[in-house]
Amino acid sequence: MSLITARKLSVRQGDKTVLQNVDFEIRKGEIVTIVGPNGSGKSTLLRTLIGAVTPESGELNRKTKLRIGYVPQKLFVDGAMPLTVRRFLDVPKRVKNSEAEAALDRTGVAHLADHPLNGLSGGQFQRVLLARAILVKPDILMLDEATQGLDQPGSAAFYQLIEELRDTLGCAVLMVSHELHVVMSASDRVICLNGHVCCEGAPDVVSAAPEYRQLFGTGTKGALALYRHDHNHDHDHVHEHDHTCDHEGAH
Ligand SMILES: Nc1ncnc2c1ncn2[C@@H]1O[C@H](COP(=O)(O)OP(=O)(O)OP(=O)(O)O)[C@@H](O)[C@H]1O
Repeated sequence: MSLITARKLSVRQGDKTVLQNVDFEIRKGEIVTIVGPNGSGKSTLLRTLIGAVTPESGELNRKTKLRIGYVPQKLFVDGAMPLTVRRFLDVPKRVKNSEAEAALDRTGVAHLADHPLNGLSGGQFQRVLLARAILVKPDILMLDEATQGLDQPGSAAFYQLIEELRDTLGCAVLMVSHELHVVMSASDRVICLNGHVCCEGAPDVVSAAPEYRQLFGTGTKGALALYRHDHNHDHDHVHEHDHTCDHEGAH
């Protein structure tokens, strides 16, 4: 079952076309990761799919009463406010103790319920944000660079948790990430975005991919990723060969 479908989505931010002719679909239980360079429109796509940004053109359909659990990239917490983890889960809506405990337990931070929010490590805080996101019993979890600032083992553990949550809750997961080398194994499908969809498909982990390096740089120190193209859908441009990312910009 399709949860969100977008066809030929174009989105402007200010006087710039940020997304052009983007086709997107996510189905029940799928883990989809969006990757792309800085400024390629990943957050804008997420915000458009949620409904926070109105597309300039194209079609966007969300399943009726779609419940979205959103884990933001960053969340500013006022250090002067002595908020415990448990109380934080009551914002913006009060939740039952049993539900709060279950959510914290699922994300592995039940022992932190009475701790002040501003004393948590980055990894602990992300798990608390995740607990808050699953409280809404989401059909889809959306995570925007949720592991930024975590070390590699911390990120890997976080993605493993995401996979477990998908399996136990049956929700779909849509992630934005730079960390291909750790995120890939958890993804059913990867969408490579650069203003438009460059390529998309099941992830194939490969030791070296020059096309990827050209698009993203060499920051992953050889732990590169290659994507298999999905030839079942139409692109607005022609690919000359399989198994590569197209690294031309959309604009
Ligand atoms: N509200 C806005 N007003 C004007 N321009 C915007 C706005 N939001 C985003 N942009 C521009 O749109 C482009 C895409 O931004 P977006 O945040 O979607 O990219 P991104 O791929 O998520 O980037 P990053 O990896 O750096 O987070 C950027 O050039 C950005 O400056």
